[in-house]
Amino acid sequence: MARTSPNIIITGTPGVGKTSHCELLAERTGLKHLSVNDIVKTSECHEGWDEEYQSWIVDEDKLLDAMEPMVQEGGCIIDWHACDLFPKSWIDLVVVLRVDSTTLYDRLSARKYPEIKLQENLDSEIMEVLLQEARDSYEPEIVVELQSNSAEEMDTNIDRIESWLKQWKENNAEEGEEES
Ligand SMILES: Nc1ncnc2c1ncn2[C@@H]1O[C@H](COP(=O)(O)OP(=O)(O)OP(=O)(O)O)[C@@H](O)[C@H]1O
Repeated sequence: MARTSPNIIITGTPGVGKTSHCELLAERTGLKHLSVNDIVKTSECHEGWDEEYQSWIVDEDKLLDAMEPMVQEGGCIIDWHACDLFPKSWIDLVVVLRVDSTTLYDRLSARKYPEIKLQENLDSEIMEVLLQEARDSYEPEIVVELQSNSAEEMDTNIDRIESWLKQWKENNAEEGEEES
């Protein structure tokens, strides 16, 4: 079934601003914010709690089964620090948020992250791990890298995604009309 509204992933290293972007975008557009962390917890898509990393050990198969009915009709903003597990057919746009390492250090320190997790996340951001994962997993034309160091950048990002959404809907309405 063709989607009448797109599915968007907002991804990036923990602390880049995924949740902040998703909440604002959902408020402005009416798209549904799917926090994968919440789904993992509420639908029990995990194999227990990792004490060292202070996070759930995700069961990806269970997670995909839980999410499939949610994304089927489109209109979802998927909020998670990974993107390569989601089937290409689900996704219309992948936004990879980026921040400077000093900004990320400050944000993660403020959250009192365990040292090992803080260092790994900083390394991951510097090495562009999530950006590369997105580029390896999806067509290059649907992957967008956006900076998220300040409130101004976040506003600009939301404006850009809103414009993209409007265009997507226009393009897909035309295709729907041509098909009928
Ligand atoms: N563009 C931004 N400008 C200024 N502060 C920001 C920006 N984006 C996020 N922040 C702040 O950084 C912190 C982390 O943001 P947020 O929780 O949205 O990140 P996240 O990527 O969703 O993290 P996680 O993956 O751990 O859920 C919050 O305190 C938030 O207010």
